[in-house]
Amino acid sequence: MASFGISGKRHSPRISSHVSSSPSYSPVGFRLIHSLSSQSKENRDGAPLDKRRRMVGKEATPPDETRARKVFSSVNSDPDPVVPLHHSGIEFLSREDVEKLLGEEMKGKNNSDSKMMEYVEKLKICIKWHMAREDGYLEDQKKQRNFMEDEEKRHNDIVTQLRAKIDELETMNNEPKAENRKFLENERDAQITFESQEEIKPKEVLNTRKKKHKEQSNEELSCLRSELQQVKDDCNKARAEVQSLTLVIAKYEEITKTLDMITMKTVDLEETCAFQRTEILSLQHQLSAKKDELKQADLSVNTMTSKVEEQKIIIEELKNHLVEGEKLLKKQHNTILELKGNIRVFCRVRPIMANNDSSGTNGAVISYPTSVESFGRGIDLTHGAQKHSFTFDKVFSYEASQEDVFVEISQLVQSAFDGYKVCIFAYGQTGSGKTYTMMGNPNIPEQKGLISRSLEQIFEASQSLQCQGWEYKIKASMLEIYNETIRDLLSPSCSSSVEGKQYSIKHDANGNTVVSDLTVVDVCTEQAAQSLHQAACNRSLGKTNMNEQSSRSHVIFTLKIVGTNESTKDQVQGILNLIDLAGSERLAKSGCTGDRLKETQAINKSLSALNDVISALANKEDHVPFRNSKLTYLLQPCLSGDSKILMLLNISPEASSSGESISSLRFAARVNNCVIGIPRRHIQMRSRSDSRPL
Ligand SMILES: Nc1ncnc2c1ncn2[C@@H]1O[C@H](COP(=O)(O)OP(=O)(O)OP(=O)(O)O)[C@@H](O)[C@H]1O
Repeated sequence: MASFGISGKRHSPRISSHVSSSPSYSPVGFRLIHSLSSQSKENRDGAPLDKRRRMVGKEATPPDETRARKVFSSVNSDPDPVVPLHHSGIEFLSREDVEKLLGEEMKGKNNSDSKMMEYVEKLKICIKWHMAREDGYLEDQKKQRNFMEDEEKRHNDIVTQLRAKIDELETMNNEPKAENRKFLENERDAQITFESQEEIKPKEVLNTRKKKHKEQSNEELSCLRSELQQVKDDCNKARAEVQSLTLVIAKYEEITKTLDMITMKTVDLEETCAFQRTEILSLQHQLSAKKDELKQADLSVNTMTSKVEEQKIIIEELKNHLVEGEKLLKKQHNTILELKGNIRVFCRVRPIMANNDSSGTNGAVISYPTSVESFGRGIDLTHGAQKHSFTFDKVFSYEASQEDVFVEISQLVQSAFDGYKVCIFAYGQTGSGKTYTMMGNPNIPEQKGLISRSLEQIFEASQSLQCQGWEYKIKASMLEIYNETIRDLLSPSCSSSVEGKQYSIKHDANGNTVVSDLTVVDVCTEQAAQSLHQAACNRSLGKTNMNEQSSRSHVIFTLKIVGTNESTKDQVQGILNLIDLAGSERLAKSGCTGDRLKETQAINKSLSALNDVISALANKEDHVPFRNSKLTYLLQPCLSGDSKILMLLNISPEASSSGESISSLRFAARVNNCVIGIPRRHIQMRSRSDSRPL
């Protein structure tokens, strides 16, 4: 009977009574704490459960009594004491604090704020959801606990009833024996009395009495057994119920664990929420600081913008002044040229070549005066222990690059583009750098000569004026005068050495030179310039003592530039002659014989003719001997007319060439003093017929 009671630990009501139904809140956000360790009031009051059970057993509640379900008084309805904690200045003492926080509204100004607020709102909803769930769990828990308590009570009642029944049965079981014993004793006593006092009764009566009594006892015993069986069945039933309740408790424990996890997550979320709230605050501070900065920047930008606008207006005015100034400068420049005469002379000294040994030549014979009036324009040549000083429009030392030279000459190229006749010729002894200056090396950009650079400038200028309605046609021809014979360097037959074609030179009424049958090509692109340079390679070359590849002819490259403006009906015609003269050379020094000697004599003759023409012009003689050579005859319109002329005197710096150099310098000085007409710009209305030949 001892194992009949509810003695398993898991079934102890103590377990269920330990689960507190009341959450308590901690201040980091809020935290629900399930007080699994709290004691029931009974336990606190010092009444152990076993004792209670015994007390209930003593009350012996009848088994058929209605199972009244009462709330266990052991449920701890008071929350555990809450210890207030502080976080970010926020205090949570109760669930009301949390609900108050959830009820708070946040305000935001910009996009990132609204995102954060949206996030906070979501967190709040999440917390509310957890709280609602928790309430549900607590309600369930409470119901479970009540149920458990009822069950426990019912079991106690059953146990009490069973015990009472067992006691009763035991009592009943013992009663017949005592009765029988008493009866037998009585019977024995009666028999002794009977035998001793009266006559002995018959034996059958005694046996009948014994049999009757035994039947009565057996009947009562079987009745008791069936009652006992009934109690055992009840007990089994109660055990099954206890088992199912155990399962319910296990389930409840699982739910409690899940609830704990959710609570922890809630705590985490609350912490994140608090952290992000702090972040939002700091971001809001930063934002307002940045806004202030932006305002300041806007102000300064506005100030700067207005200043820039002012500057732009000033710049625009200055630009206009500049354009006006440039125009004035051009005008003054032309006026000066006109006053000076239209011949200008530049002098260029080439560097000492590596193969020229000047060690035995007393060193440098060329020097440059540094005085203010001669700086960049003067050149001193020491010849025969005597220093000869010359001044020209410009003097380039051996350090001057092709670019430096072209910068000074580009104005004249521009003049040709603007409608002037321009003639630039390189003069100097053989090997002094005339071809280098004029042709250069077109394959190396910094060594490109005047012809390539002039073409580039004219192409650029024509393109830049396209937007103003100007359209330019550029035509080129190239010839050489070799041994007083003209060769067409652009003719396809030139390179195939078909000789014998005769070219005649004529001058028309407009002062233009016409060479019969000369090939004229349209120069449209810069690539065309390359082919012109190729044509230059067709010129006659030969080796002299002074130059490995001496040009044995005068080469005249002519560009005719015709610009037409459809809107203004204006037309300009400019001519640019770029002439690379053959090198002057003393016959004795050249060491030439045979054909070379003939070449040199012809060169010298034509150069001498040029010298004579210049002298005549300088002396303002009535007769100028232009017809004495093909060169002077060809250049007649340039030398006597309205052209702008530039003589580029090339000088060899070696002492061994000083004799040639002084002759060249003297000739250049004479040219510099010439006054030949006044340059005139050739501009006309397009409607007028333009019959000017090249
Ligand atoms: N300014 C310079 N810088 C570098 N090299 C130069 C310069 N001037 C001329 N030379 C070089 O000097 C040599 C002679 O020059 P170039 O052929 O141009 O002389 P030239 O006066 O045309 O002679 P020629 O009358 O005999 O034809 C060439 O090798 C050329 O490259």
